[in-house]
Amino acid sequence: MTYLQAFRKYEKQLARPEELRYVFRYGRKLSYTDFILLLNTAISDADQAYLAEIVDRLSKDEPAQYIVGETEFYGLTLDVDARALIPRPETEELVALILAENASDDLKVLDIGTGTGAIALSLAKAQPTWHVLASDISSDALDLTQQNATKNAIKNVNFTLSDVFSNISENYDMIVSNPPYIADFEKVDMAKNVLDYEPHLALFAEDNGLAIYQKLAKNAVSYLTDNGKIYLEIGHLQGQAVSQLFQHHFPEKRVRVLQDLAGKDRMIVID
Ligand SMILES: C[S@@+](CC[C@H](N)C(=O)[O-])C[C@H]1O[C@@H](n2cnc3c(N)ncnc32)[C@H](O)[C@@H]1O
Repeated sequence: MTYLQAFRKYEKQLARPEELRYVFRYGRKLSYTDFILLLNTAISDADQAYLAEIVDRLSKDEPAQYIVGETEFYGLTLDVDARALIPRPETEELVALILAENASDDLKVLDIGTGTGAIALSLAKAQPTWHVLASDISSDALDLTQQNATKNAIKNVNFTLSDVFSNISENYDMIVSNPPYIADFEKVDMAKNVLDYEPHLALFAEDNGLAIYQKLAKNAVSYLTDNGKIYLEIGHLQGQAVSQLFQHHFPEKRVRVLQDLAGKDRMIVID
């Protein structure tokens, strides 16, 4: 049997067949050209066993990125596993927005709920003179953030275990957060590969998904410099609720709701 025949056979069994070639190629570290050259050759016993293992895991709805163990985010390669949320493309849009709007080379930035470190590390990498503090309530997630900082040789970042602001003591020019924002009642509509594998601490928040925004809005003033800014990712139906919340606590500041590439409300800036 050739590789192509094996892929075709297995792909029929999968709900998201395109993930099989992605995981195989990544796992075997094959360039696209090497992969194409392989397709019409006879599959080795080792690769047949490897494909069967991948198919087994994908059919149990395990996310492709967890099987691979890595994902790409804003030019970084990040380790990903069950300790943290798989960073999403929408969050890259938040990073791009922050970098486009903040040219200063001397900023202190706090990332609350850092997970893999996606936001903190991509900002620190793009702006090596910024000082970034990556914080999370989960020590497992924070271990992964540190692992990713080492993996990407990023030095201008520190780490702290903190429940929102509980362990934060300094003032920051920028507070960034992509907190858990899904309400419990939304569970019924969620894909199994998210619900069964990604940490619920990273996904769900009380008060219709608004609980962490409420803590941020109420307390951020004590941790921001005078002209400090807040950048948030939000659920696409939360634009009005979250913007009103922050406008209430920051009556002097401008609150903007911005859309992602799909045209959905996705980011809020308080500046
Ligand atoms: C949606 S994930 C975002 C992860 C990462 N920032 C990203 O954008 O890919 C939310 C993160 O917030 C953390 N978290 C949940 N509750 C928290 C809290 N009360 N204080 C700080 N972090 C919290 C979770 O552990 C998780 O890593």
